[in-house]
Amino acid sequence: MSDFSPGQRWISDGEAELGLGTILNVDARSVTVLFGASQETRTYSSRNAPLTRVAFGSGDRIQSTEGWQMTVDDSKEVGGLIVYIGEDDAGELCELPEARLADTMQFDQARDRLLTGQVDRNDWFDLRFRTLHHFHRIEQNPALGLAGPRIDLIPHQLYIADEVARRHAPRVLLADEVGLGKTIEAGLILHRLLLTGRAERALILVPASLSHQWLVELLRRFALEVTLLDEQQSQAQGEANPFEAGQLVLASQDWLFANPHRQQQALACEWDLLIVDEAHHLDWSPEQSGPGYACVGRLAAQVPGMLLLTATPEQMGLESHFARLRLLDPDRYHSLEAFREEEQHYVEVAEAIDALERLPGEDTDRGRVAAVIAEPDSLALLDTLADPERGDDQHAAARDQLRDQLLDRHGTGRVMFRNSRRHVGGFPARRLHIEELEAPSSYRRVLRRLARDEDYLDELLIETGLDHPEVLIYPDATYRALTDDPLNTEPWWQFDPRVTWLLERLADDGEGGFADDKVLVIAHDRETAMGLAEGLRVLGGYQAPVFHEGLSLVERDRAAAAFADQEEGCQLLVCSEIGSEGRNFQFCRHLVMFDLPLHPDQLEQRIGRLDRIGQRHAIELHVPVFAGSPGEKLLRWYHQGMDAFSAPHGLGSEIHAAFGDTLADSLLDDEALEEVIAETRALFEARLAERDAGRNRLLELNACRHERADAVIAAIRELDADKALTRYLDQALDIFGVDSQELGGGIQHLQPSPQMLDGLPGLAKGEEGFSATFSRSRALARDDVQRLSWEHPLLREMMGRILDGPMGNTALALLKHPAIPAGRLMVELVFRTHCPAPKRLHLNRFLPPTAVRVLLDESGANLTDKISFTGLSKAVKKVKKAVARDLIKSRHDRLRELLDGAEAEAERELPSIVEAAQVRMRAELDAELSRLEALSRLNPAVRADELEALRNERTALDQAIEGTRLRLDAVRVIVTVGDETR
Ligand SMILES: Nc1ncnc2c1ncn2[C@@H]1O[C@H](COP(=O)(O)OP(=O)(O)OP(=O)(O)O)[C@@H](O)[C@H]1O
Repeated sequence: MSDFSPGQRWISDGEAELGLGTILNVDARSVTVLFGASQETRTYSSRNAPLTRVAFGSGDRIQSTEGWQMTVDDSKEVGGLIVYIGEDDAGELCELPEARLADTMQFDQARDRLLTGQVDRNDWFDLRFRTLHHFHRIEQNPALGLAGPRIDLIPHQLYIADEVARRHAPRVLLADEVGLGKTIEAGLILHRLLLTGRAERALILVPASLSHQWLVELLRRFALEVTLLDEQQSQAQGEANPFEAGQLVLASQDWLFANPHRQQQALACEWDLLIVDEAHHLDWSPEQSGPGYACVGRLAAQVPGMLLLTATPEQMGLESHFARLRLLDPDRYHSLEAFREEEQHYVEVAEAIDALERLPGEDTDRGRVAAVIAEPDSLALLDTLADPERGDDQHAAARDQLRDQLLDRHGTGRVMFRNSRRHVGGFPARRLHIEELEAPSSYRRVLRRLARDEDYLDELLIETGLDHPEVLIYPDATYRALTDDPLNTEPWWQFDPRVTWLLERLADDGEGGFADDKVLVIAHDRETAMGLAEGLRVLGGYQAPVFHEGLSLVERDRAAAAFADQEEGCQLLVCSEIGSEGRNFQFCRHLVMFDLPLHPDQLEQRIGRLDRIGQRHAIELHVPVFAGSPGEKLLRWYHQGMDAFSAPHGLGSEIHAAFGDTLADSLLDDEALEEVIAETRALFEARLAERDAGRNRLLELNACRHERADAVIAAIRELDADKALTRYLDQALDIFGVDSQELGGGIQHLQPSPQMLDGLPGLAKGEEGFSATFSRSRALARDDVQRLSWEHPLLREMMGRILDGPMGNTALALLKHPAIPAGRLMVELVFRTHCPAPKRLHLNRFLPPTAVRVLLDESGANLTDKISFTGLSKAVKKVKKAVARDLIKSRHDRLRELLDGAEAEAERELPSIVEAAQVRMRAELDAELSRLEALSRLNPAVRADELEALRNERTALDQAIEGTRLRLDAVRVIVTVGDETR
């Protein structure tokens, strides 16, 4: 097709940058071409015009002058002009005459670039092929999205992340006990969803006091950059919707819940995932729901994925807990009564699971299991397990499957994940130190009068404006509130023996003293915290930062950072109750509870600041109390009534609901107190036994399935140990122009060289770059060192740029080979599977871009199996660009024929690739689908839309894989030269 006709599209061999040209005029001697994009016209001799006809083939994407795009299927010729036939982006059949091709179309494709003489360096070509190879490997790895983050591999977290992130639009409650890593789990889920394309936009709502911590954790551990939004930032956006300012938006709940206009704006955006931390604050009751619940409720109705995080799901009562489950799945959780009723049966299920371990054995155990299963698949498994004739392997397999089925099909396991310390193990001991002090006269006066005069309590409540029983528990607050009392002129911290006691301990460098340690002090009230800090300063010269809800975020973060600093930081931090919620202070082992909170869950929240992953010492809990005071009675209730200081038990809400009021009424009455303690203890023990047998047991069994967790960890470790990553990174850094310098200890410093290709993450030109290591443990030990993995943004960016752009898709090299005469051609082509599908399908897990390499000699003979890519790569020599261009031009026609021939060779490989992908996809999705279908018959926790989505996903994947095509991704021309050594 070398005859020119007006309207045809050609490209200049020498000036490819002019873009797509259109033949304007042709006469016997010359041809005139208009290059519309660059507004240039050229006239060439028609006999040897340096022009190449542009002809697209099947699978190519082309663009019309009007801007719409299509994928070419076929073409026909009409009056010397090509008309392309194919599908537009809406899937409609369409035609596009070449005259209407956009002038601005880029020539990125290997064939066009090669034939127009645009050749890249050989090492680029090499890197491109290797990128494709590694990308193919990594995208299918079951640990994708979980291997990159800078975290310790903790089984329960990885199990949850793997289980949740594989679901369609996951909606779950992450309710691990305080400090077990819910933030990490949410981060892992988000990271995996982002990397697999299943989510692009997320809104993260956290208490204001935690926004900075979240920001830092997401960046430091997950390399995720989020936009922190507040009112000031929002106003800076002017008229624009501030929630559109980033893909990942972090906002404070306090701000959003109080601001209807901003809520409207948040609702006007499209989100894939909503994350709500400390979700126990979303309170609800049949009479009224709080503003937080209402706001999250509106978002929940609209955002497909949702993670609610709370360590104390029942803190606001069972009704509120149920209401939060309803936010996640309104169909499943429609009736509180039904929910309560269902819970009654969990004991039987948990007993059946325990019985599995004893089978084959007693008939009674078989009966226990049989009583809770009905499905034929489960019954068949039970037959196998109960049959003593079967081998151990068969028993083990049947036991595991039955256990999974029982866990899957009963309880809240699919919606709620709750790990406890007892199950996770490895946590330090907690030691309680009670310091009995004598109450000062100012406090005693009030107590004495209360004991004498029954009506005084009411008077006191009116006079102080405090609540009951706070007025009894917090004597310093009562003292401060009694401003009219002429005796109350001194600041309370001047005479409060708790202050003196604390000062003594701070100075004590003996055993049990705090002199060499950090100390966290928590007081219920903000005024108490502030007064205490003042007392410590005035009386002891201690500069203790105070951390309370009245401080700005920056002030709070500054206080937390000053405390965390090991070398120069301060020894103690004084916090108020809510100021400290969710914070990480596990570097500290002494907690002083200056007073006690009124709710057991708050007590657990306090201890949870220190008792977190990463705590290396036993935790010392110090409680100063006034002998015989209501505060001491409260302490006894916690300690003797429910072992509240020894370990979390998750029963706090229930106990508080049952006895909170009676306790409040017993704080001045020893006898009544003994009774409440005894009753509390009885309920505590009964509930513990009951719930350990029933719901808790099911939740625990479900919260981490160890085999799955082990498999995920094994896959991550394999990626961690991948030597190919080091080699690949070295090569890529070299090509992208990044200097790497060994700093010793497995750490390297990456720095942009003056030649760096622009804009790599963390490597802006002229800046100093960053230090990094491949080692997980080193990265965990050093905050200033990034962890390099296949998931690191730098790696992903470099790989993405190579795969999405033309870099290295053409090359020309020389080969000296004694057996091949000089001047012969070879072409090495890399085809890549092309399979357009929406990102959210994450098609890559079954069919990631797959390379098909074809090596042809000049005669068209296929040498692919005879000479490997690596073998050839090592043997070839580079050549100057101008020489390469001439060589290509001189062999144009043969090259075209070889390219066409290679395509036919590559096509032969396609059916087996497609079939293998289909088999993989069906095996996984059919198994998941039948599991979910069986599940949905028994466990309504499977949402109808989840099942429907999975069916649709399977159909869509099937169609997408079926439609896979091969496209030429890169081509290298190899020209043999004589062996000079002969
Ligand atoms: N896998 C891990 N690797 C390293 N550090 C971890 C890991 N998991 C948790 N941590 C650390 O342990 C602490 C507690 O984790 P996190 O904040 O996620 O717990 P949480 O369950 O959300 O706590 P809370 O109930 O107080 O909100 C944090 O400092 C976190 O960085």
